Amino acid sequence: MVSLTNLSFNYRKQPALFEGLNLELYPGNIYGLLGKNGAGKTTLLKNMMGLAFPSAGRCTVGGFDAAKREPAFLRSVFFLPEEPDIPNASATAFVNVTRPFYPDFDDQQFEQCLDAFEVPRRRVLSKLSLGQQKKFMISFALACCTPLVVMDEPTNGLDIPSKIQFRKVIAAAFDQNRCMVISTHQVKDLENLIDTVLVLHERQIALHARLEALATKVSFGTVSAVALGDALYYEETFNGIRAIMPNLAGIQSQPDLELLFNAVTANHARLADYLKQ
Ligand SMILES: Nc1ncnc2c1ncn2[C@@H]1O[C@H](COP(=O)(O)OP(=O)(O)OP(=O)(O)O)[C@@H](O)[C@H]1O
Repeated sequence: MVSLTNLSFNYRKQPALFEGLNLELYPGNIYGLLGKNGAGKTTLLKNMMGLAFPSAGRCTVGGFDAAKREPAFLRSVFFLPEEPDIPNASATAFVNVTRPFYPDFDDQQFEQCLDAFEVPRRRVLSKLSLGQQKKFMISFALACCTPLVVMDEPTNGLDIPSKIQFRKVIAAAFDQNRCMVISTHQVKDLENLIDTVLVLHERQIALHARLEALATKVSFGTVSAVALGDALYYEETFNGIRAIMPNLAGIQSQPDLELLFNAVTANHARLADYLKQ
């Protein structure tokens, strides 16, 4: 669905943010895009949306050249920026004006999502709290039922119960025809939600892994100091030593995204080499 071919990008008079990126994203997946502050996550999403233009290479979505922003492309994607523009209008007025752009808009899904998030219906959107505005826009984004949904830091500003609801509404709106890309540096928010992790680091996609496949290859857990010789990566924490180990027993463990992210961004060669095998 999303195809990046040799994509390079730099802002004017700035060094390259990405160089020669190649990436294919498919329907039926929820991708988590992780990266340190300033790694270029937002910029990469903007390239996918045709809001930033590659200095070399190409980005297509559903066969459309994103940079051309043709009407049929725009109908098939929804981009929720980190700080969406919130109009000084009622929810009803906003929906009435915007929904005609999205032919598959699903009223029932929209209502269910607003209910789940407990977003007030009758208030002017700009008068809602920041968290309520965000939840309104997440509900709208999902109800547009576009094949591609891209969300930049959607959980920023959400309280803890809303983060739990966020996972539920995404899971409810997801189907095999949709591709979702969620960018965040709040790694924990994506646990039990995404099926594929992408880590953008030092101008490259440093990791692109399905979590299920990853969990067959490596295990995540707390280990004793004795076992550290076999560890692919480890960190000492207050609760003991958390490690990524070769999964020799073939028992699947829940991937620890934070540990994985730290390992990848620390350029830990041992883990990278092991995953390449
Ligand atoms: N319009 C712009 N003009 C010039 N430089 C920019 C522009 N937008 C972003 N940058 C720079 O590009 C780099 C990547 O920014 P970007 O917002 O894509 O990173 P990010 O990974 O989303 O960061 P964060 O996690 O902090 O939101 C940063 O160094 C930023 O200062």
